[in-house]
Amino acid sequence: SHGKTTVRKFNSEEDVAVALAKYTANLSHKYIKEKGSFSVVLSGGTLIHTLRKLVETPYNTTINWSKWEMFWVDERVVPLDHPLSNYKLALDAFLSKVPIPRSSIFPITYKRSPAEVAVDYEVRLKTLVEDKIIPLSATGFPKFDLILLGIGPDGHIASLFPNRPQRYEKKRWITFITNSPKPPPARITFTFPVINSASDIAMVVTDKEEAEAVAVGLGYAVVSPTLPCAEVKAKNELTWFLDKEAASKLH
Ligand SMILES: O=C(O)[C@H](O)[C@@H](O)[C@H](O)[C@H](O)COP(=O)(O)O
Repeated sequence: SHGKTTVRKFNSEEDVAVALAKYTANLSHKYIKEKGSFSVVLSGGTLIHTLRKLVETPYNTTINWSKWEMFWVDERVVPLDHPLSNYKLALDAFLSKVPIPRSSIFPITYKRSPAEVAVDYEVRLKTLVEDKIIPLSATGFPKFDLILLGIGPDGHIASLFPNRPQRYEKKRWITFITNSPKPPPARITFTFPVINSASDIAMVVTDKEEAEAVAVGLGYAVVSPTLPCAEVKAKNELTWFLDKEAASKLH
């Protein structure tokens, strides 16, 4: 079972950023009121820049950051202080500017072996489920409150690529890739069963390069097999945040 899909089109990336901050703040208030915490799962890429309004007024003071729990939907297999790390990207632009407790931030820690990193992170998540930090969905996968996704020009989301097998993983929570079409080659990623167990998902696209992938994602064009971005579902609501360029093929 999955929730509704909402498509929100904006004139500019700036307008997307304003709307995305308001949407995220609203969900933060909602989940903290409902369950006392707000689990947020970040992508890398331009998404972190598009989240920039969250660290400005009024959100930097109106959001109850102490109740946030931060995760990553994918990570590059590089040290956490490496310029290509999604953790470093989020730390520099976001985490260093808001008072989320360090004990509530769950980086995908680096090891030389991608397979080991994936196993370790899955164990880490299972421990958080046992400790009742993360709830389980009805189908037995960890249930995050909000996942923020970008889309690549090839229609990938997280590190689940169209022409790679990881997109079809149905049992493991976390898997890895060593031949990613998008550099760097070694990455760790949530699998679709985990992504699609999320309550709310934001698909944030502000670039003309992804216009075709967005058209496939929203059913305006068909390719076979379909693209990973077309297979994202949320339990409560999947909201697409698009600027004019990203939405330019929706006709
Ligand atoms: O680790 C990563 O590279 C990201 O998580 C990746 O999935 C990203 O979200 C898309 O590639 C879109 O990236 P852009 O928004 O920068 O185009």
